[in-house]
Amino acid sequence: MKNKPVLQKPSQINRAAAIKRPASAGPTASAEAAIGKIAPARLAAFEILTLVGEGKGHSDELLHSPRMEVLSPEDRNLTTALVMGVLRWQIALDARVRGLLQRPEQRLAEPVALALRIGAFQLLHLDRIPAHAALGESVELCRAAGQPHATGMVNAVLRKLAAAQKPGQRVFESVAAFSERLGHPQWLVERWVAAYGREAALKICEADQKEPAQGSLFRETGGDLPQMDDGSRLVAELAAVAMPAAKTVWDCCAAPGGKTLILAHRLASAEITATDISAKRLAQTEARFRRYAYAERIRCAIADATTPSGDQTFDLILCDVPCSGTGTLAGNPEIRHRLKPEEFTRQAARQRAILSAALKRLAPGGRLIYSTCSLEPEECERVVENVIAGTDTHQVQLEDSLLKLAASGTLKEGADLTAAVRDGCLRTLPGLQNCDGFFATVLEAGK
Ligand SMILES: C[S@@+](CC[C@H](N)C(=O)[O-])C[C@H]1O[C@@H](n2cnc3c(N)ncnc32)[C@H](O)[C@@H]1O
Repeated sequence: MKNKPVLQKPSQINRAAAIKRPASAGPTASAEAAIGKIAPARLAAFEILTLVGEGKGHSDELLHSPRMEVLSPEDRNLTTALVMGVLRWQIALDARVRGLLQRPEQRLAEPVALALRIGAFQLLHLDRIPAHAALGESVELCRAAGQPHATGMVNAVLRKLAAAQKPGQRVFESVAAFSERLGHPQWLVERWVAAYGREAALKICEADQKEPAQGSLFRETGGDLPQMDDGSRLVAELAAVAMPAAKTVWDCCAAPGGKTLILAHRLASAEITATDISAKRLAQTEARFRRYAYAERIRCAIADATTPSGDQTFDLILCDVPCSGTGTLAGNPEIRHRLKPEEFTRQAARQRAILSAALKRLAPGGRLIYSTCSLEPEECERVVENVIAGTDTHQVQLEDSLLKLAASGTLKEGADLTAAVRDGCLRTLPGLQNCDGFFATVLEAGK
């Protein structure tokens, strides 16, 4: 923490992006001096969180952008911990801070709220950061951002927080209380309580506040298999086992390509077509594929899955549709802050369009896997029910496929997915299964 602050060099301070000073903020000297007192990791975290808050980037991209290259490995680690931690705990941190304000209803300027969040997160969640560093540098962040008038308040609030007792034992906690304690919007958690019950919703929230789960489901990992979440891999393994003799396969929403790689690895004699609507994401996917010899059989093309060109049909289609991503909040903490309840209706309309168009390309007797990383029934079961109603496509129960994965040794011995099957579909829940929340179902076309 005592390293010379790399971002202090004027050429490397992205003031336009983060340390914005309103014209009314007075002479620049105190802001310049404040920047010099802030450790590079905190300055970088402040900058990245500002951009995320303004909707100008995703945490994952920004944490892997060139701005991070000027930092030492230790500073990069601390920056990542601060960014991901603040995004995961923002709702709970804001609630704690609000309770310590003289006027809890007052609206804080965004840079002030952010300096408070960064300080509060370190005080409450990072054991190895001395309180004086967390507190003092939050005050300097506030000053550096052109908010010198708020430094006294930031100092006072964080002092009170540092001195506060830890919350007492909980006898019973309402959904509202655990949503706030675990940094989730209450409206979202209430949806999960309705769909999966209170205990499951609590476990999901707890899992979302930790680093993404390390894989524990599969016997074979690493080597020439892609790195991916176990839930995501399980969907691809289920797709492969659903039609092992498939000669033609279409992955219609393929980027970043993790599931396509599993399909190519498992279906050694299939011709695989991977398409995506995003040219940028597909280019990154193709670059990824070049690292795997068995991916040579994958043909990539940009295509909108709602209006695919040509008239080719496929034995097997993977329809891993774009979705709200509510099953992936551990790795994508900011989703919870951006999401609005009306989003699910918009997502479901797009998902129905993709699934209907993809089903038209299924060969007679062919199989299609529809999957999402959403926990919301509107994007999962409801989409499938709606699209296949009145057609000769039917759902295939997943239990047999799971047994095949166990019998072939793909799953680790003892891996128990009994609780991850609901009504014949896969439904993993963070905290209940050791992976992200995925939904998947197998559909079979009439013959
Ligand atoms: C959930 S991601 C797919 C993840 C991928 N299957 C994997 O496992 O790595 C959804 C993808 O769908 C793409 N997409 C969104 N709308 C699309 C459309 N209309 N047609 C094709 N792809 C689309 C997005 O660009 C995104 O890459």
